[in-house]
Amino acid sequence: MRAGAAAIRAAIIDLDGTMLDTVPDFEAALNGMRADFGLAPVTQDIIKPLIGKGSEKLVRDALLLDWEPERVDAAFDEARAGYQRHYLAINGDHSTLFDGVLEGLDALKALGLRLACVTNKPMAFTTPLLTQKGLAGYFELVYGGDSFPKKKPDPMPLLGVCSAFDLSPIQVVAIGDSSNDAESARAAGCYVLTVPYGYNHGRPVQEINSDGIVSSLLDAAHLIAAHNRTTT
Ligand SMILES: O=C(O)COP(=O)(O)O
Ligand SMILES: [Mg+2]
Repeated sequence: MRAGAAAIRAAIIDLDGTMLDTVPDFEAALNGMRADFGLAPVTQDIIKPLIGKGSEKLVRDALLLDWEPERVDAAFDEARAGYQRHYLAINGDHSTLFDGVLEGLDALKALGLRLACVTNKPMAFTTPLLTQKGLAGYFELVYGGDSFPKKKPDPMPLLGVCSAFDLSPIQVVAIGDSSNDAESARAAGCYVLTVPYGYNHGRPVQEINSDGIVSSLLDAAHLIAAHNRTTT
C-alpha cells in the first residue's frame, strides 16, 4: 500500500477460504447432490480448486467431472435445487474458522474501520453461516453472490460497498484468498490484501496481483494500521 495516500476507512472481507474453511461443507453438499444422480463421491482435493466462483459454477463443474456438457445442462435445474437442499441441511456443520479471524476482525474494528463481507456464496447460505460462526455482528453490510446482477471478479459488489459507506475506493481494502477477490478489487480501485491459506482456484497465491500477502486477518490489521500511520 502506498505511503502518504488516503487512510483506509473500511475493509471488505471474503468468506470462503478467508474467514471460514468451508471445504468440508462443500464436500457434504456436493456429494449429496452427486449421490442423488448415482455419482460416486469426490474428494476435498478435487472440490477445493472449484470453490470461489459461486454455486452455479460449482454445481456445473462437479457434474462436468463425469458428464458431457449437454447432460449437465439437462440436469442442471434439478442439480442446483438438490445442492441447495443438501447445503442448507449441513450449512456450517463441518466448517471452521481460520486462525486469527476473530482477533483480526476485533483489531480492524479497533482501528475504527467499517466492515463488509462480500462473498460469492448465495445469501441464503451466507446469512445463517455468519450467525452460526459468531461473525454476523462484525459486519455492517453483507453481500452474497446473488446480491447484485454481477458477482466477483466483477467490481460491482465492491463498488456497492464503497457507495453504501460513502467512501472512495482508495479508502477501502478488500481482503481475500483468491484472484477473484483481487481482480474485483483492482477493477473497483480498492486496495487488496491476500491470505495464503485459502483456495485460489488451485493456483499459487504468489500469482495474485495484490498489494500484499498477509498471514492472517490479524496480520492484515497490523499492515493497515501501519499504512494509516503514514497518512495525514
Ligand atoms: O464461490 C463461493 O460459493 C464462495 O466463494 P467466496 O466466499 O470465496 O467468494
Ligand atoms: Mg474466497
